[in-house]
Amino acid sequence: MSRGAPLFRRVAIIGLGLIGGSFAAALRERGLAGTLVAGSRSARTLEQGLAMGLIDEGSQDLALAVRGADLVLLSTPVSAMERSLAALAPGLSERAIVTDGGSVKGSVIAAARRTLGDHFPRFVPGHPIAGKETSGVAAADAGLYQDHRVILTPLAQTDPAATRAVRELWTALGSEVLEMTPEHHDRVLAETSHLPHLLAFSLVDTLARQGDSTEIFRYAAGGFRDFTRIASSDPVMWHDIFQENRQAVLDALALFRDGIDGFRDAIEAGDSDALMGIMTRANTARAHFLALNARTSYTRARHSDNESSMSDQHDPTFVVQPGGSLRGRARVPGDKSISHRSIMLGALADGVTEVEGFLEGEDALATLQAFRDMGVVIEGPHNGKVTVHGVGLDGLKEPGKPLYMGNSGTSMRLLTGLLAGQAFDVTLTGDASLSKRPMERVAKPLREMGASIQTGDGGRPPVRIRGGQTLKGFHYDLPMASAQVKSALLLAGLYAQGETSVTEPAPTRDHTERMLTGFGYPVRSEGPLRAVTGGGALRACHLEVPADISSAAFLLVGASIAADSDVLLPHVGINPTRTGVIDILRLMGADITLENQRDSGGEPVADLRVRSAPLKGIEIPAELVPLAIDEFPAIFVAAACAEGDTVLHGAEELRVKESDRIQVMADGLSALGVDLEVFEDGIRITGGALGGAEVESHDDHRIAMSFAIAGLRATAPITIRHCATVATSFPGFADLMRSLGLGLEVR
Ligand SMILES: O=C(O)C1=C[C@@H](OP(=O)(O)O)[C@@H](O)[C@H](O)C1
Ligand SMILES: C=C(OP(=O)(O)O)C(=O)O
Repeated sequence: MSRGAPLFRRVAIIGLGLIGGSFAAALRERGLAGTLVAGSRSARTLEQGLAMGLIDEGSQDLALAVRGADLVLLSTPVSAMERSLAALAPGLSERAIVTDGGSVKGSVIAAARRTLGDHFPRFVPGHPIAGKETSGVAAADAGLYQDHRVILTPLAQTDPAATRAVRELWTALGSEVLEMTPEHHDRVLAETSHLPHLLAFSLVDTLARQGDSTEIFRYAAGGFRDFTRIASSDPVMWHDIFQENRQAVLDALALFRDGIDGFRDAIEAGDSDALMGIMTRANTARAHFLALNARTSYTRARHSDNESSMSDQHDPTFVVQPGGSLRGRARVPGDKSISHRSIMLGALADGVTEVEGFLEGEDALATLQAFRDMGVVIEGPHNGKVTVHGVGLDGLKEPGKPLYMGNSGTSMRLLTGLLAGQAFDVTLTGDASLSKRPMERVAKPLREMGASIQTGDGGRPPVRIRGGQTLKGFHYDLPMASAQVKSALLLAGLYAQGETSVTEPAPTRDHTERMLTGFGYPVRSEGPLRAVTGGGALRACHLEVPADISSAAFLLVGASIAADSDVLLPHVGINPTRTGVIDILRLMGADITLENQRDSGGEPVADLRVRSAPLKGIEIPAELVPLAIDEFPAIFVAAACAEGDTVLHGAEELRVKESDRIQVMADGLSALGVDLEVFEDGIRITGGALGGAEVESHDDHRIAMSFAIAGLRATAPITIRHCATVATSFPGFADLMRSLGLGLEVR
């Protein structure tokens, strides 16, 4: 453990139990305090602290204990805090900062206000969320705060310098420090900590009071042990918490009662849909929660919305060793565009839709979760299999909260259309990257249909949709080639009076049209026009999602540029509105063959075989741009490895993807030493040697993966920062690439 310079000369700890004792142990271990003093009513505790070497001095007189201290931590049970504060206040020196470790903030702040007088602004309320079921100074643990969160709840009158100093100290102890209001803290903790403890205590007590409790406990299985572990916690401490946070605990309990009543009713009525609904929602909610703790991209981004200090220490960095080749067979994950639509149309259909090959990536999961939040029962995904219990076109329910779309533009834009004609209000939010993307492109034409939609600053998320509007079919000439805008309008058209039609300036992916047809909903096609008439119905069906050509693109480019490569990619979707990448790479000289072409549930698929080939620069034909729109970051890497110039125009849409893909790729490629020129609507890239460098993904999955494959032709390692978002479209990317031969390390 590194020892720093002491942050405080003299630290007084009032109450030397698990929290105070561990604080002393951690300060000691890291050399963060000059002298450590404890104040406690118990002489025995002080002796123990001295014997364990946790403290240098101890006093039963709290005013004496804090004398000369520049930091005081109050870590008694919350009910004793007012008494302790009153006793220590006379001993405080003017500059002393006082903080606490209480699990309830409202009542502790009130006590501090009553007892500290003029010193109150130097009180920084805090709560290290690091308790465990053991207690007392004997349980002191120097590592207790490492990688745990500490919540500070400073008030308007709290001295910002004091808050900063306390924050700095907890950070030095290895904690992640968050700030929120005391009210917010008390409500959140009532729901996430106080309620579960209450339930654990109550369950054990209820069963223990039954006739022959030894019988029950003898047969109690792991579930009982897991659920009730926290009933071993200190009753005195929890007694205090339930009393001090009375109202918030009662509110949380009322919420829980509603939930458990619903569960009970479902069992009583034999309502299997309702039962599956509760449990599948809980399953995913827990998966999200675990991801949150592991800080995957979903949560990293989620946090960037509402917490100022989210650390990114868990957002992986890719380090790619230069050179190598790719060889073998690899099934890439399911198509993202089709996966989104399988949930949307499955939910709106009558009957049960089975989906196979579903992409278990965060973008598609965000769509799935949104429909669960709107009352749709969805089982899975288990190994790519999802079962959607359709509720019919008018069966969605108002979600109790904003729908969170994560990093996914497709989810937000298509849902804006789909939800414009519902009876209820709904708000759509997204992560930091999605929150920068334009939403007026769907909101504006939907308003022309009669929808009431509000976007945030600059036409960006959040998107607020007012329900209960009557939509009227209309015709719209799309100003840009966008499958998302087209799809949003067609989905709104399902709810509109009469016909809704769109024409596109160039063909874009047609999965919505194909899948509507597969669900038995007629789509009229005439040249570039696509139209639906409202008031029909969708019939559930069986869907098989092919492997995503946009993910396969990284392997098509990787195996083309790396010497001695030969890769087979089975069952890849080759819908002609998606194969621009194959056409472009072939024009550049790539050796890609389509084997075993067949139809899979309305979508053409093939096994793609790609072998290394010398590439040459080309002018990318304009009509291929919308057909390869997501593959350009990878294509730019191919261009950087080709002989001569590759020139792209007409691709301004790249600037409004998860990042500005023209600029971000240009920055990264320049860092690798590539000669290029950026245009407003494209780029010129001159092929040549690639060096090594550290590049930034800008939370864009396709940027991260593109620079990973660039490593195959680099002369030195490439380090790519912020790669967690790779999981949005290509979970398992690193393992799969390694299995084929890429020297990719995830740090
Ligand atoms: O409809 C879809 O599934 C998509 C359409 C495209 O977006 P635009 O419509 O914005 O071009 C594409 O970039 C995105 O990854 C998926
Ligand atoms: C642009 C993309 O997705 P979306 O718009 O759904 O975020 C993409 O996957 O490259």
